[in-house]
Amino acid sequence: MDRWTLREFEAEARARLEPAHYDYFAGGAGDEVTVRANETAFGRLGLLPRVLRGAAKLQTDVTLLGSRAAMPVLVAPTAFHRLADPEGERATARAAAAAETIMIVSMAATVAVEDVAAAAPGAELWFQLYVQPDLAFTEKLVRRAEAAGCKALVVTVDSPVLGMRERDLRNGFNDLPEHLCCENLRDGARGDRVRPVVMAPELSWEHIDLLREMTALPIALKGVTHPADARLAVDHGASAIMVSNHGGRQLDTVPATIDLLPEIVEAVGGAVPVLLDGGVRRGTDVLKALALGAAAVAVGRPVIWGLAADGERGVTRVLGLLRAEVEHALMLCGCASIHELEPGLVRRPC
Ligand SMILES: Cc1cc2nc3c(=O)[nH]c(=O)nc-3n(C[C@H](O)[C@H](O)[C@H](O)COP(=O)(O)O)c2cc1C
Ligand SMILES: CC(C)CC(=O)C(=O)O
Repeated sequence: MDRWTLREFEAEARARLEPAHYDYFAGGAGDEVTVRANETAFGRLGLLPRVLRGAAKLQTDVTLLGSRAAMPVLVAPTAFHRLADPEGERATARAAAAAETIMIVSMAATVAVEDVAAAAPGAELWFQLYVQPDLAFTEKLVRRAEAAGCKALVVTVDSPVLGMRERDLRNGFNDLPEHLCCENLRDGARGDRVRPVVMAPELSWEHIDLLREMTALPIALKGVTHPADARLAVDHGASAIMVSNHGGRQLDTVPATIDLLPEIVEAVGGAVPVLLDGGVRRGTDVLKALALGAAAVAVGRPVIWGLAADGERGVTRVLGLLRAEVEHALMLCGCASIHELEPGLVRRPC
């Protein structure tokens, strides 16, 4: 059975997943105001196409932090892929490689980053990091990511504590099943101990400075929503900024990322690329984000829905649908290249 929209994948994933696992993937913090806002804010923006511009041949590829992607849609870091499919992050990485896009591997992956890299030769991988209070262990993680061939570090800065996810509390979902663990957190002489993911309330700009000295990899800061922080990120040597409210899973009532984007882009003033995630479900959403100044976007839940519905094939289809929609919308906007997208194409309200 072919699926024609990302929404169909969610319905199928929901039918297949354990209800508590579906809730973990789908849910957010508090009243889930931000979860809903991310998607609906895109719908409120209109696209105002240009005509008669002869855009027969399209250019959709981007180079970000030295990695090339054939389309401006990346795979956002999401945890626990083996809850959705036995192959887990291996399947996701193969699909990302087939789509020629970048996968940001979560520190909380259920397949070790080395095994993700081995499963998908040629994949462009970046590694997402939650700075662990044990800085020596954090450094070990960075070294593993480097050795596995990851081309950038994506440091998540919106989680000094975990968001209050009421679905998970109600479902009693607070750990992985026995047969799964966060494989990147294996430690000890024989890798027989698995550390828990620790959120670090003490996380500060000093940690970013430390990381900057620890590695030559470019560092993207994920979870920046305030323009003042965007400026600080540049001052502290960030190579990219990801405007993200963690898909509405951390602080509820943070505005939709697409509404925050213009101010951040202005604050950064072109110093580094600005990426965005949260609520991207259509090619037109991608175009709106790029028109408002994002260099690329990333998708979180849609990838999980593809994986739960049909494993690697499902993720391939999700990424393929997005690519086709981006190309189609680009053509209808009269743009031959994603670099022609500019704020004048976006009107609010729709
Ligand atoms: C199930 C799930 C797990 C996630 N795990 C992580 C993670 O391990 N690290 C991280 O930085 N962000 C994580 N995120 C946030 C995503 O990277 C991303 O910001 C968010 O999913 C984007 O919104 P979208 O799902 O609407 O596309 C997770 C999101 C979801 C839905
Ligand atoms: C293991 C979790 C901390 C992963 C995460 O960031 C999330 O569930 O949003």
